[in-house]
Amino acid sequence: MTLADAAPPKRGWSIAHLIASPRFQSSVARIPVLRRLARRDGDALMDLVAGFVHSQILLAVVELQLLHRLMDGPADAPDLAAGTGIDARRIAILCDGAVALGLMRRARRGYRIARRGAALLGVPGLEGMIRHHPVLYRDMADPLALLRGGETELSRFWPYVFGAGAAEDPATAERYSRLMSDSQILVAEETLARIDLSDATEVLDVGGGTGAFLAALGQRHPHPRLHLFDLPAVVAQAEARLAHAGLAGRAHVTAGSFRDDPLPKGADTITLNRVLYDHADETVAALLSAIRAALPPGGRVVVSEPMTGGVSPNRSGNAYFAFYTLAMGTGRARSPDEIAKLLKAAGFEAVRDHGTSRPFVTHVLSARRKD
Ligand SMILES: CC(C)=CCC/C(C)=C/CC/C(C)=C/C=C/C(C)=C/C=C/C=C(C)/C=C/C=C(C)/C=C/C=C(C)/C=C/CC(C)(C)O
Ligand SMILES: C[S@@+](CC[C@H](N)C(=O)[O-])C[C@H]1O[C@@H](n2cnc3c(N)ncnc32)[C@H](O)[C@@H]1O
Repeated sequence: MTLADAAPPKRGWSIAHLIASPRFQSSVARIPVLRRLARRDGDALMDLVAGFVHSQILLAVVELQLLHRLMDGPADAPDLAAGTGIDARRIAILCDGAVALGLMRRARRGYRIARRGAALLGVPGLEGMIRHHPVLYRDMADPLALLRGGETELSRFWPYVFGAGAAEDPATAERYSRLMSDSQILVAEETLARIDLSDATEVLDVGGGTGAFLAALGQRHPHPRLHLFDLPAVVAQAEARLAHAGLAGRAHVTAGSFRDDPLPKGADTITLNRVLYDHADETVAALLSAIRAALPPGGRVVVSEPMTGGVSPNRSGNAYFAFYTLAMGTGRARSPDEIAKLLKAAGFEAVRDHGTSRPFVTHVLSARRKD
């Protein structure tokens, strides 16, 4: 017996019961205004039902680099099929799917790039993110097992979150650093648009990865000294990146683990870009206390990462990052209120929500160290 067999819908009357009735749904189809509303709900439900297929069409388009090929001009299915090992008629099925999803358009001769397809190519790191999604989707293929807390593949993909030792393998470090640093460009842009760090004397970026955030900060604001702290296997590329950005004279890199080593002192602003959601509450509490200890009184901490919507759940935070971090098995996506509580418990005050204009990229909070 399945769960559905065991729990038939309750009888009774409510708007929800009415809408859930097949008879009501058939009668609505005959009333113009209600028909439009029902059609909208039907389309939205169909998008939910088909979402996985849409993502897989996107993955195939990205893997075959079809959008890159269309950037050179329109092409027909046999052109696009060349070198793929896929029959032109099947490439046409894929391209028509991509047209339906707004990535391509039909052209007189085959297909051409659509605005959304071109935009995708311009988002730093997005193709890489799409290409690593099969790992997440294998975990999501059995969502009940995921929710029950079984072993996940994604937890093996990002081993660095389990501690410094796990990230000692340079090949692993290189794999995730590339994904992180490409996408960090967008996060840095969004963060620096939400909060003005021009008056900082020294900014310490904890978990700063390969330095994309500090490079963007240094290029935007001429004064703050820049200091990056991350695991030894990760910082290898940071010095080179900061030097390449012409910031060697202002920048300093320290290798270490915030789990085992004290944080360097000297900064009046400490940033955490996409760090907290990788970790459990106890690790976050310990990290925020260490940040408090490293800051002078009145010093500022900045938290920037995608957040959930709290009592108003949102798509990127609650229907993507919450499940992503569940599959990682170590951290969790949090709401601004939850992060504010953790900040206050660690000895911070004047928590400010700087908001977000692209919640799927990041959301920014700041707070000041209490005296
Ligand atoms: C010129 C003419 C004629 C008209 C112009 C019309 C016009 C104004 C067009 C606009 C076109 C345009 C410029 C569009 C731009 C669109 C952009 C910038 C879209 C950006 C999209 C970004 C997305 C979808 C980002 C997604 C990010 C994801 C999925 C990130 C995932 C991150 C993960 C999984 C991180 C994991 C880290 C860990 C492991 C948890 O620590
Ligand atoms: C999701 S990445 C974010 C990187 C970068 N801030 C960004 O937004 O692209 C999390 C970063 O935290 C670092 N990290 C994880 N555990 C750490 C630890 N114990 N000590 C120092 N850094 C750590 C990782 O190496 C990684 O660079």
